[in-house]
Amino acid sequence: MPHAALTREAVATHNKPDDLWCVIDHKVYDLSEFVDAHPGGSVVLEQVAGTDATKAFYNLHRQEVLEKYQSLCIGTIEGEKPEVIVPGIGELSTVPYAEPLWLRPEGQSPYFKESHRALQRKVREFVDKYVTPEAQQKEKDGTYISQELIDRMAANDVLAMRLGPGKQLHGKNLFGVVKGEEFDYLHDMVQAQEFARINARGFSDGNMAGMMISLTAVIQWMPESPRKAKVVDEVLSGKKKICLAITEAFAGSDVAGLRTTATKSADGKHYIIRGTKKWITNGMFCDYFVVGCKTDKGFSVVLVERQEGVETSLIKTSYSPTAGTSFIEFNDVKTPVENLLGQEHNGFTVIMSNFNHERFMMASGSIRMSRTIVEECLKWCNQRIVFGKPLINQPVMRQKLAKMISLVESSQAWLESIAYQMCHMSYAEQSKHLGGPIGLLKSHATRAAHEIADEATNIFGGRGITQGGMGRVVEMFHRTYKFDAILGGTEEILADLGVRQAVKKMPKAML
Ligand code: HEM
Repeated sequence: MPHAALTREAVATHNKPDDLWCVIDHKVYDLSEFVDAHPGGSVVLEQVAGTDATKAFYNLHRQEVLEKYQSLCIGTIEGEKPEVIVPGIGELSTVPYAEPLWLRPEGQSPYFKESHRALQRKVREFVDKYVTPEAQQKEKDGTYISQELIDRMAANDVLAMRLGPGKQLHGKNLFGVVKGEEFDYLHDMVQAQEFARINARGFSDGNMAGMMISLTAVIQWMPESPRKAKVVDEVLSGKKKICLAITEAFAGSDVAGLRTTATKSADGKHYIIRGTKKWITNGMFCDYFVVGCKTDKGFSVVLVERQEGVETSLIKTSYSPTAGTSFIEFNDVKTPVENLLGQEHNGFTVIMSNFNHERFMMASGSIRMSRTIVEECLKWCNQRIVFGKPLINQPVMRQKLAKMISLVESSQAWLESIAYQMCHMSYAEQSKHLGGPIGLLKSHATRAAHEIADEATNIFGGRGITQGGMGRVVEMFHRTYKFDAILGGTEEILADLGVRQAVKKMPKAML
């Protein structure tokens, strides 16, 4: 049927079960064929046949339902225009607090230059176009990231960019808007926050989180050699995948308690790796593993290639299997001694060196996801009608929103300030001065996420605990925000680190 300008009177005549039209946001939908397939049943549709069902629709469905079923739309009411605003690919949301202050049209910031803004626009477009659709699909079916998306990210230098500022970016022109040499921690924060907008926490980790925390160790700690160049090139070009294998069933944050061993072979040419690893993100589909091992005089980190004797099995966690979280057994697996990262027995330095960036990335993502939850709640409170009026008319809802907004805005402000400090410190200075503050920031961000998830779930009620439908983003967040509270150092360990580092620097100051 051609798209027509229709009158409300004409719509009113199509009011029977087998001839059923209704109006939603000034558009006319012919539901005659759809009525029996409607997941909410036929009765409810018959009740609104021939009428304007806008309020009823938005009380029960997300806007995306209309986009999915566009083919049911047969026209628009004459002289009227749709009112609901749907941001297009790459566009900013106009919902208050849905974007950080610096991104709002009226927003100013001393931190962000035009290159940060340009990168934000490019990454948002990329994520909206290519990452979110796949993320949503994979989150549902639990399969791993596609090679097509990995290739696309590699071709746009996204894989190299996600490691943070560094030599791997030199000579590149990221998305045609930032020179690799100029990519700083504010750019880094921008890309991390844009990638968190996919609303699929399992896929966020499935999308090369293992690489982000392990290839950095290879780049920083493996002596320059053709072997190193080959590994770095294979991973950054998306041909091979790599992950970090430190934690074990025996020990998480307590590295001294690890039991996997690396023993030198009799000819001194290899390490023989024996032991198990647990909760290894991406382990299921990785070709290389950066493994923390006990050596005779301490703890060492070695690069191990997948081979016979490496067994990976899936661990079911609260987020989707698309993250490839694994239990790994290394059964007398050989790796050349040249694959040692850093100094033998001094592996602690190797794994500690990456923690600041990992935690900074996690805080960036967690704060961005918390913001999305604020947006979801603001929309829901405005469209949901209860006791005859929108939910937002209830003071208790406004109190909850006030708390959530304040938590997100304060966390974001702290994050931007830390990113700025990182931009102006050398790597060594960052390690010296920012380890504690970054630990406290991540700990604060995930405590805030805890509060936000809790309030949001109560606001959404039954829908906040239902996968799919109106509350699907809130349900996902409530089920998965703990990953950021535990991975990369638990809230308590990091809070403690922050205070211990401060105490170390305490002058002899007295009250
Ligand atoms: C273009 C018109 C419509 C389409 C394409 C549509 C589609 C859907 C879909 C896909 C669902 C599954 C849940 C979800 O994904 O959100 C659903 C659920 C539902 N729909 Fe519709 N619907 C339409 C109009 C309506 C109208 C006008 C009403 C009410 C008067 C209605 C009442 C319901 C109810 C009660 C549910 C179950 C909601 C729940 O479980 O929370 N639908 N609809």
